[in-house]
Amino acid sequence: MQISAPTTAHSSMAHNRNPTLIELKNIRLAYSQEHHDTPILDDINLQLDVDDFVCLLGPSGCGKSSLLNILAGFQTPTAGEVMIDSQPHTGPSAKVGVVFQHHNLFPWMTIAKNIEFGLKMKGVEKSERKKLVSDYLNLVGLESSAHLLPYQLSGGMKQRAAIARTLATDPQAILMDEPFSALDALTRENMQAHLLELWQKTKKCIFFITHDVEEALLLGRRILVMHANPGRMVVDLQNPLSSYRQPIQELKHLKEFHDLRSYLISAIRNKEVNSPRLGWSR
Ligand SMILES: Nc1ncnc2c1ncn2[C@@H]1O[C@H](COP(=O)(O)OP(=O)(O)OP(=O)(O)O)[C@@H](O)[C@H]1O
Repeated sequence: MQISAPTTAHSSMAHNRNPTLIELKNIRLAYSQEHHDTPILDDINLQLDVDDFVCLLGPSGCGKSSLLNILAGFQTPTAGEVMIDSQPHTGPSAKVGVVFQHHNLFPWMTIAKNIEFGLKMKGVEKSERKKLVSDYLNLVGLESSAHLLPYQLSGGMKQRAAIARTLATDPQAILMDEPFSALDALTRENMQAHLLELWQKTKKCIFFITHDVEEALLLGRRILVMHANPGRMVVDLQNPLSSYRQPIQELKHLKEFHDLRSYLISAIRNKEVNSPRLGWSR
């Protein structure tokens, strides 16, 4: 079945690309199960720009987290290679920060100490650490919570602290695996606006996994869709809504938002997606 693109959408091939930060070349991943290899990812090729904000959608089990683990250097692909800044990326490195669905803050450390921890590991000197902790607490609006322990914070505040901890170590790319999915609807909306603001200030490359098509449309400059068995990219869409100036929650009222939402839902559900105007398909 073929899915036609909304008329307002346009291909990522058409926009002016900034320099590439991350390149995935012919990535394959298979797991050995019961004496045979199960292919999980099949020939993934992808380039992420230095300031990309990419949202990845796809059905459960299609391999999104596996791909993120490869990007993070936590998982070695069966074939293919990952390049960051034109260098082979073969293990975890300070170039890439990761924010998970659950914040992973150290429960016995204050928020300030949690943010400072990664800087200490990096060997940043004490006075510089203090300044950076203060800067990043400010950036995520947690300056008055510096002395609190994680259990004393709301879910949204904990995720903001986790984001500050990742940003403070100054990675070139931030990988986020459903970071807001455990939050209530209102906190999630606030976090989406906050993350977009952070991205506009820092222009870091963000790779963001979500199950929520609306979240992808509100945040992503670029939206990818994967299919399963084996996991592969079927849509690479330059999100036209990302050039709009109004607050993101207002985008939900636009007809274009609804057209794109329908398109992406169909693209996730259907096996065949073929629209030359929406990037590549296979
Ligand atoms: N360590 C492992 N050994 C064997 N199979 C695995 C392993 N990790 C993941 N898988 C399988 O790989 C496939 C992709 O899993 P992955 O978690 O990457 O998918 P996902 O798209 O992130 O799913 P979800 O959206 O539900 O989080 C699944 O079929 C999963 O069962």
